[in-house]
Amino acid sequence: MPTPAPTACLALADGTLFYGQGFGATGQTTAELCFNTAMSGYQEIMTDPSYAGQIVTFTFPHVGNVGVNPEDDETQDPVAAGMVVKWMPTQSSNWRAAQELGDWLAARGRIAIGGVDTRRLTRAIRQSGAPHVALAHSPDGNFDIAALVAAARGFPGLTGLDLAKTVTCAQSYRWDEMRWARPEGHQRQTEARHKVVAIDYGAKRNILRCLASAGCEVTVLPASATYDDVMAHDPAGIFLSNGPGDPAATGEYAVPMIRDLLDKTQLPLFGICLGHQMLGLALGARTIKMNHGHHGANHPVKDIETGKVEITSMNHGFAVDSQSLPSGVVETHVSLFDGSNCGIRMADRPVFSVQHHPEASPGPQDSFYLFERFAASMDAA
Ligand SMILES: NC(=O)CC[C@H](N)C(=O)O
Repeated sequence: MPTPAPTACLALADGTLFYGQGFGATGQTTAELCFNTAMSGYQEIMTDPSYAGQIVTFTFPHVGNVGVNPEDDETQDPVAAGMVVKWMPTQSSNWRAAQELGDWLAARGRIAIGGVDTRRLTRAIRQSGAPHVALAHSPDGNFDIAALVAAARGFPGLTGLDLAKTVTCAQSYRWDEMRWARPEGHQRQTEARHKVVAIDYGAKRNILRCLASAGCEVTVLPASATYDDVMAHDPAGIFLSNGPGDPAATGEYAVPMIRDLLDKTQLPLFGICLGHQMLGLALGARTIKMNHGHHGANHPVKDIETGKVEITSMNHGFAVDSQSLPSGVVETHVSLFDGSNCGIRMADRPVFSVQHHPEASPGPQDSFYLFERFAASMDAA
């Protein structure tokens, strides 16, 4: 079969070009490029607010074949800037499918490219780090390559970027919905026992469902919430969400607020991903940009205190530097892929956080116990 003429082009800042077939929206976008190795969950991945400013290369070749549905969104709209896949999506075939992936992306202004050698691209990302790229979809096949490469070079990068303010909620709201499936061996709490304030730096819905399922009455506040805003809800515990961008940049306003919570209260506090990184900063640690980060659904993480290994979902490009942890802060979890930090806690208080995603969306449910640990710390307080 003759290869169809390219209608999309991905340009890396070093001038490398990948041609393919465009789907989704037409036009051009710039971003940092990462790869995700999950074999399922493309809709959850594309709608994870932590992917703002990034285009995702899927290493799993068949993407799109179960379509999209109204239930699997982690937030209102796709937040990842675009997607790169090996095979063009075929017509969807799944009882839950309400729309084709391409139509869904087009309606939401997101560009995708299929027919790319994603193995070659992934190797390039592993070798040289997450590149800055420009992605163009032009149905007539006309590309201004020099302008595309210049656009990729002009992308400022994620370091120093506060993207939480672009994806956080505009106003506070109550969250009551529980997760649909109960992880094996865990009790579903039918009663909300603890008032929890969740700060939304780009929160995934399944995290809020997991908090509710662990017995929390959840009030979500915008990223800009002050200490007084939080305390006005008389919380029994505080949750710091995941989110996009550089933790140090978001931390310019979030970290002083978290520090106030640590200094002025003894409340239990739990953080995930960006929330983990900013708790680390508030406790006096440093964060670093990783070469190509961790993005997948099968990452082994060791709980140092129990010796148990959890298989986890991951999505981060920054990490807490474990060398920088001050005394009184204990490293609790570590990645078995590269030894990077995956969890911390205060030695003498119920304040803890993890880098991976215990809400498992998409992915394994091994780490759900952390939500129960948070609820138990409020029971004990
Ligand atoms: N999923 C997240 O919360 C990501 C945190 C941060 N933006 C990072 O890339 O490391």
